[in-house]
Amino acid sequence: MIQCEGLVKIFKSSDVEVVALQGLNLTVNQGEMMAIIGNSGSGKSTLLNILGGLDRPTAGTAVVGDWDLLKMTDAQLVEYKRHTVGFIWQNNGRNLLPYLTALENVETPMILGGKRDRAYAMQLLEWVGLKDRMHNKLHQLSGGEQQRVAIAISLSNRPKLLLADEPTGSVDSETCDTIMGIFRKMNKELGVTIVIVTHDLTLAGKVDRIVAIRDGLTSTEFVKRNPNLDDEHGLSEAGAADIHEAFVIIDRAGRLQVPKEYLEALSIDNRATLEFDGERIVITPPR
Ligand SMILES: Nc1ncnc2c1ncn2[C@@H]1O[C@H](COP(=O)(O)OP(=O)(O)OP(=O)(O)O)[C@@H](O)[C@H]1O
Repeated sequence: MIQCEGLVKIFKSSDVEVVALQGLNLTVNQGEMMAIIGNSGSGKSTLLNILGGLDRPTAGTAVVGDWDLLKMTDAQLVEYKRHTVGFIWQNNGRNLLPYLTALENVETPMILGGKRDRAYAMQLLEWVGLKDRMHNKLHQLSGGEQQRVAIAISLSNRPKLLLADEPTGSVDSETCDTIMGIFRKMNKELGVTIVIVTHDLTLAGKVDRIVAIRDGLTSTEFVKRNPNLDDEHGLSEAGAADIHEAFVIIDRAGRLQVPKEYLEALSIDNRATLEFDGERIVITPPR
């Protein structure tokens, strides 16, 4: 579904250049529900905005389904945003029209896309647990309910890919569980591929795979040992190792990122020796 290779994004202003993505590789399979984690400034939102067609990459490869995000015209980008991808933000004000009802909000992107489907809009609102609230105006709904409307809106044009930037960032833990449950249901029933960007390590047990981004590059990947099991544990909790297996990511050229704390612990600066003992590759500081 998603194939990024050597993806680069440079933000330029008059006197500074920020390299937000520095050759990132990421593959996401059709039907996966996965999360991207990383510290503030690591490039998560930049990546999501590129995948959502909100921002253009500077270089590299970014392919989503049949679309090549580096080669698309502006008209194709509009088409892509309308029909292939759905987006959810932490601050759902960007998706919602306060003076319309929940149902009208879900129908609006359908109308813009050229086809209103009231039955499907109602079905989506039922799926997110708002069957009895669909005729309420947005300002009559709680923050958590509004976030659920935002999820229904993001799915209104039947996207193949759903991108969520900190979707549980401003809700309590119970609403967070509800939202993750809705994502899982949509993932299973509609087959929509879901990519969630989050700071929240406790979400980790609820997705199939987590990719960690560090300094604009993918660094480590955590894959669930039993993909059929949704678990309460996050990555930081005891027992997480039983749930996820951790892998370091190696790119096509054989490069990998060694965690800074390992390098510092061994006082490795800009060079090291590599030895292969037949089973393991060992990195040691130069003598
Ligand atoms: N429009 C922009 N102009 C200039 N620099 C930007 C722009 N957007 C992002 N950056 C810079 O790019 C880097 C990556 O930012 P990004 O927002 O992708 O990080 P993030 O991992 O999503 O962080 P957070 O978790 O805090 O949202 C940061 O150094 C940021 O300051």
